[in-house]
Amino acid sequence: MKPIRCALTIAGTDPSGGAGIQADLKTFQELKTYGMSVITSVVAQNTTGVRSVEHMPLSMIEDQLDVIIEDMPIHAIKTGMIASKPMMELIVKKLEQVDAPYVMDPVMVATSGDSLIDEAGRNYLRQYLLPLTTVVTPNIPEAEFLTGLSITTEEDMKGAAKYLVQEYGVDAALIKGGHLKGQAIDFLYDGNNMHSYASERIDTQNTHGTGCTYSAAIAAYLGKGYPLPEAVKQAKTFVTAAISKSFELGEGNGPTNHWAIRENEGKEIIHES
Ligand SMILES: Nc1ncnc2c1ncn2[C@@H]1O[C@H](COP(=O)(O)OP(=O)(O)OP(=O)(O)O)[C@@H](O)[C@H]1O
Ligand SMILES: Cc1ncc(CO)c(N)n1
Repeated sequence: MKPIRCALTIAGTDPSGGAGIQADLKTFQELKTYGMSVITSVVAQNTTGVRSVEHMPLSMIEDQLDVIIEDMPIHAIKTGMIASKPMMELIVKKLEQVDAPYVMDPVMVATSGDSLIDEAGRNYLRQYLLPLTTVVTPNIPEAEFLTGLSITTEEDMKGAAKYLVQEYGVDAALIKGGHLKGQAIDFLYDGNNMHSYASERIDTQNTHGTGCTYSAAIAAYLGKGYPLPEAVKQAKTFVTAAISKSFELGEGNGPTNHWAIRENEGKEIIHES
């Protein structure tokens, strides 16, 4: 048997199961990675939106991180919703104790449009958390905030990916094109090469948690030792399959289907260049 690979998500929750910690753990499990989690905020949300949020006390977040760091191997980390600057300061301190690839999904708003992070947190994330990442995975509005650039075309997406690497010192930036029209294309810039990953746009409103699932899948593949461009390719295949077989559940944006990849085993469903 291959040695087990352990992935950690640090994020908020989604009781309806489509996004946040719940989506991350489902993704880790589906990709045969041992999943671990640290909860930053409990978010009462479903497919239609966010009702209320309760942030974990800093001491509780610290204890959750410490029990994992002291006792468990960590082969990859992803962060999702980190709601405030003090939480980020703590996480920066703890990340220094871990030697593992770090995928940052710079979560700012839910698919429903509800804000998940305060103003001071956004600024701190850009200045202090970004430079620690192996890869940051903004969607277009997040990339616009992080770079201050306007992004309306594929050329703009490539420019933003380069800007994040060159100006903020991230190892690599993956700009996701889910919010543009046309094919669903993402660009990865790793400091040397620009890679693109494209799939057909799937005609669905069921995209709740797509970003969480994607970044968790990238972390899982990095934890297994895949080089970054290959980890992104595999993760894009996973999230595309999950969107293509997404569930008509709830009144709003339904969740993706983490089992779907099993039906697509071995099929080429994305185009890479
Ligand atoms: N309708 C779609 N059809 C195919 N792929 C899509 C579609 N919508 C998004 N994607 C892909 O899903 C992945 C996640 O991108 P997206 O831009 O939706 O992330 P996000 O906005 O961070 O997600 P979230 O809704 O969780 O905040 C990307 O690879 C994107 O290209
Ligand atoms: C907790 C959480 N993280 C991220 C997202 C973005 O989809 C969400 N809706 N909820």
